[in-house]
This record gives sequence, structure tokens and C-alpha cells, in this order.
Amino acid sequence: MHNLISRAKANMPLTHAGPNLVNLWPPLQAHSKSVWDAPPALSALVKRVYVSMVGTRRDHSICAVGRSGTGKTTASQAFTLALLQQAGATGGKISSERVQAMFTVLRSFGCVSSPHSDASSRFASVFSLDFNHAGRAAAGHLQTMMLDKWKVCHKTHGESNFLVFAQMLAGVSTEMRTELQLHQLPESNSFGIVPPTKVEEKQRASVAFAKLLAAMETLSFSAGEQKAIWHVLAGIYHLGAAGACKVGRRQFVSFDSAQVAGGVLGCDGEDLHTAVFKHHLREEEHRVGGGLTAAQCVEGMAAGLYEELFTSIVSLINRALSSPQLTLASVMVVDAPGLRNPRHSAEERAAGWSELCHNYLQERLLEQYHTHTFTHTRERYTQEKIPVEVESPENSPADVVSAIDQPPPQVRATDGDPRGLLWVLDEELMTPASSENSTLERVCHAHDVVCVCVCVCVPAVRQCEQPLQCEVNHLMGCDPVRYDLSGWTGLIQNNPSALNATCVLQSSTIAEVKAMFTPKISLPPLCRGLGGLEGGSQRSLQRNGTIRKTFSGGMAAVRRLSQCIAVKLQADALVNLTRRARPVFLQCVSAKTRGGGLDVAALRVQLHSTQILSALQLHRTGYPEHMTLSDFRCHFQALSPPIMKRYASMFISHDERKAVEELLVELDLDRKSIAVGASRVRTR
Ligand SMILES: Nc1ncnc2c1ncn2[C@@H]1O[C@H](COP(=O)(O)OP(=O)(O)OP(=O)(O)O)[C@@H](O)[C@H]1O
Repeated sequence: MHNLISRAKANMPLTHAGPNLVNLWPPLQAHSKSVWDAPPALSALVKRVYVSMVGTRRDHSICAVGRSGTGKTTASQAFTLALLQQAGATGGKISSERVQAMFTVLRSFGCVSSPHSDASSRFASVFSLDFNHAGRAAAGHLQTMMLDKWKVCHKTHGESNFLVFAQMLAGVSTEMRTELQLHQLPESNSFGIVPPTKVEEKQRASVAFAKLLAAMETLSFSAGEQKAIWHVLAGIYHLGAAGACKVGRRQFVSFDSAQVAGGVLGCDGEDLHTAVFKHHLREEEHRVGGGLTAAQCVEGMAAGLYEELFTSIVSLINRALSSPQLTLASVMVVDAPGLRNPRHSAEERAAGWSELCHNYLQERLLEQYHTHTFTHTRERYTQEKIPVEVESPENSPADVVSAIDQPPPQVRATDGDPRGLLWVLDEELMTPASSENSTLERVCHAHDVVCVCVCVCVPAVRQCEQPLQCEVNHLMGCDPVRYDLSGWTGLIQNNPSALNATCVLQSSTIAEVKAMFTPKISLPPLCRGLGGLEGGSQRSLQRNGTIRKTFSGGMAAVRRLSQCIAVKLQADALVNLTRRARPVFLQCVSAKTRGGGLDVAALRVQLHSTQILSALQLHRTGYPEHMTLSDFRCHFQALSPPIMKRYASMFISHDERKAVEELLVELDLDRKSIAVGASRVRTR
């Protein structure tokens, strides 16, 4: 029962849906439709965005927001493919097949199976399609953010590891299986990477692996690059099998598996041991409080390897889709992991660090939606002195966002320090003898008086009775999520093993591994977890410039290597990338219960957080279609030179705004004969 709002809006012409469109296609029939069988409402949206992009020569963005499992990825992918079909492609670098292949690769390497979905995204992405002067797609550029790097070694209840592991273990050829030493798999794996056991699952994973191989071929991954990818994945698998001693010296539990891990990574066993466990100097350098446990060392290496692998795969995708052709404008499709709350799947547990990172990103996107829909629109009307009687919604996501990411004040305030959770965590990490408890107390104390609604004052963050737990009032208080901060210090402290992963790969004795991970250009690393910072075309350089700027100004330049500040900066980068583009927000909702029934309460909560009624009210009362004076001039000059002549004569005697108003009145009187509908056009 996906995308319910679409049904309510079924009779509404698309032009009335305004720039902030709610997800508008009917449920897929038991997966019988492939994602690119665009339903009519999607085709209409694609057409509208395309015509607007070509007509205004401005960048546009499509951003899907909502809970996990509500169809954001499906919607974004369907939109991208339909847009490509609508526009057509040129230059041979981009095609529907290549883009579909990219989705297949990303699904395997960036998704896990969860109670909500068989492929739940664990990375955020911005995929930009660049169009040339003829309006044809000429290139694609993928930028990714992996906010939580620990997924590869920490198994969340009910979730699998990244899908690619099961696919590889089920489908890799006998020859490669021998090379990767995957014939006799040990029973336990500390990262929870297990081969599929049921026949049906095995078959599905093998088919998915065959699809993945075909997709890599389509994207021109060379045989050597594919080999390097399997070696790194197998290396991570064997590291998980090697495990770490819980007591005593920092070392592997299974030396045999560690030896095998070293072998497939092209690293001597002793060297791997050193890279994983022996980094006293680096620990000093990064002031790692209390030293790392053996398990943290092994996990750090695995997380570092997977981060490097994912970034390299994004580079290979960009190599396949990029083109130096000059382009006119772009459409950016934004997809991020959805909001997750253990309560949605009736789990008793509290949420962890991974959920906080992704829920925070969703809040940032919602805040962007709120600002664009209400704040900017009202500001424009005020600036243009247009009387429009509308009330903005009482609440906004800003309170929760600042409870998480508010930076420290430049000058110490007398009435307390209101910095957000990420900054408090960052500071406490550097304070000797600090604990997660003191972090919690500081954040709850600073943010417990925030009102999310005029009539009810509820704190943005509230300390729970359970030790080390707090509740964050996500979705403007509609969807509170209880977090457990236990062990967060270990996750956010700099982990020298993760940093050593790059050296292990670059000094591998396996030529293909070494070649793939040795950087082609030497640029200072911005932030681990960011992918797609390469590209030679003018547009990709611009987009990468925006990200570099985000990471190089003010506090960002100083703290960008801190794990928790990097989460904020990656979210900033994503928002900055799309800030200048004309946005369309796809609010995805789902009301499906686990038994397949209709969960009305859940639907109500989701609809409430979309603020759809206020948005529609503002849209209907105001002037959603508007253009700048310069656009107006271009537009009408092309349409009718006599009209522009008249405009010029009026412009001499009045100010420009007055001239435009008079012209509009004339156009309106004469509308039928000249067929220019401009009465709802406001200019500035
Ligand atoms: N309109 C629809 N009707 C029925 N099922 C759908 C629809 N859209 C998506 N689905 C199914 O719902 C599941 C979740 O979809 P998808 O992965 O797109 O969600 P998501 O919002 O991107 O999730 P996450 O945030 O966890 O990545 C998939 O199995 C998908 O096939």
C-alpha cells in the first residue's frame, strides 16, 4: 500500500502539485513491473522537470524522503530511467542499460536486506544527469556518502551484511573460489557474513551474482578490476573469520584465517598483523582514548577496506558514465537511507549509531523541504510585496536538526552551551576520563526546553530512564526514536587500523589490487566515506568544488577528520550540492503492516510529517509559477517581438516592475488571441 497520497491526488492536475510533489504512482503489482515501466503520473513528472530544465537552462533536483522501505530508491531509479528515455542520449557514454547496470552494482555493494526491504540502502547518493544543448543526456556523475562505515562488521538485528557478500559466496566460479580460498568456509564469522543456506536463497543469490557480473561488464570494469574487487571482499570475509581475542594480547583468534586474509589481500601475515594491531604511534597521534580493543582493531581494518572498495567502485562507475562534452544543465536525483526506528518493526531494542546518522540525514532533507516550501516562498512574497494570506506550519525539523548538529558558539555564551550531540560527542572524545553518560547529560540539558509546537512544549531530546539512552523527537515529534549510546565512543574515535587499510591495499603484492587502489592523482583526502570526487567535465568539477568548499571552510577545515563531524559535513555537502537546483521533493509513505494490512496510525504519522495540507494551501493561495525578470524578458522576446517593443516603451516611462505589471494586464486582456497565459506569472 505504497504512495497513498497519490490516490488522494489522483484527480488533481499535475501542475497544481507544485514543486513539492508527493510520491505519485500506484503500488507495483507484486513486483510484476520493472522499475522503468513508468506509470502515467511519473511520466508526467519527468516531462515537467525535463521541459522546465531545457526551458530555463537551470539545474533541477529530485529528492526522495521518507521512512525506510517506503520506495524511495525504487522511485528515484524509475524517475532516472524514465528521464533518460524521454530525453534520449548522445555520445555513447550514457544509456539506459549503463544506468541500470549502475543501479545493479550499487544495490549489491550499498544495500542490505532488512525487515522493510530486500535491498535497504546504507549510503546516500546524488546521481547527476548532464544534458547538452540539444536537450540530450550526455553524461552521468555519481557522488556518494557512506555515513556509517561500520555496517560491514556490525550486524543490526534482522539485517544482513551488504548483499554482495552472500552473492559472491553463492555465485563465484570454482576457479575463483579456489583462488580466494572460499571452498571450506569456517562456521563462525565475527562480522556476521554467512553464505545463504536455503536452496531458494542460494539460487536467488547466484542469479543476483550473475546479474552483477553482467552489470560490471556493461560498465566496462576490466577483468583485473573485477579480480581486485573479489580479493578485497574475500579478504574482509576471512578477517571476519579470523576474529579477535576478547582478553589478553591484541591478536586474531584464528591465525589460519588471518593468514588466508593476508594471502588474498596480497599482504604478508606478519604485516597484516602489524597493520591491524600495532599502531601505538598512530594512537598517540590521534589521541585515541584508552586504546583500542582487539575487536575494534579488526573491525577498523574491515571497515577501512570496505570504504576504499566502495569509493573505487564509484570511481569506476564514473569512468564509464563521464564525458567531457559541454553540457547545458543537469538533473540531480538524490536518494538517501530512510528514517529507521526499531518500533516500526515492533522491536524492543533502542536504535544505534548507524540509525542516528541516517535519521539525521533524513531530518536535514526534511528541513530543506520545509525551508524551500514555506520559508523561501513566504520571503519571496514579502520581498515582492505580494499579499498572500497563509500561515506556515507551527513546527519544523530545525529543532531536532540543531539538537544533533548545532556547532559550538564562537564566543562562549553565558547561558550555557547549546551545541548539538555530534559536537558534544566530538569534544567529549578529546576530554580525558569523559564518558557517554556525560555526553548524554550535556545534550539533554541543552536541548530539553525546545518547543516543537506552539501549544505543546516537548524537548527535542529527552533522557530516558534506561542508562545511556535518550529519545530524539524525529519528524517534528511524530516519530520519537530511542537511542542507546553504549559503545559510541569506540565507533567515533579515530581508528588507526581503518587508516592502515589504504596502505595494505596500495602495497599489495597482487598487481590488480595494487593498481586499482593506487590513486591516479594526488589530491589531499577530504573525508573517508565520500565517493565520486573525480571527473574531468566542467559540471563534475563544479559539483566536486561544492563538496570541497563544504569541507574546507571554518570549523569544517579543522574538524573534518573527526568521525562525528564528518557525518554533519557529508550531510552539508549533500544539501549544498542541490541547494541551487530547482527542487522537487518526493514524499514517500507506506502504510503496510507486517501482516500485509493497513496501518492507519503509521500512515497518519507520515502524512503529518510531510506537512502536505499546509503545502497545498500555500500552493493554491500563492503563485507557484513564477519567473525572474531576466527569464521574463528572454521568454517574451522570443515569443513576440512586438510585445517586447511595447514593454520597452513602457519601461522608459515607469520603473521595470510597473512596466511588467502593465504589460501583464495587456497580455491578460488579449490572452485568447495571443495564446500566452501569463496571468499567474509573477515577476521579480
Ligand atoms: N510503489 C510500490 N508498490 C509496491 N512495492 C513497492 C513500491 N515501491 C517500492 N516497493 C517495494 O518496497 C521495497 C522497498 O523499496 P525501496 O528499497 O525503494 O525503499 P527505500 O525507501 O529506498 O528503502 P531504504 O530507505 O531502506 O533504502 C522494495 O522491495 C520495493 O520493491
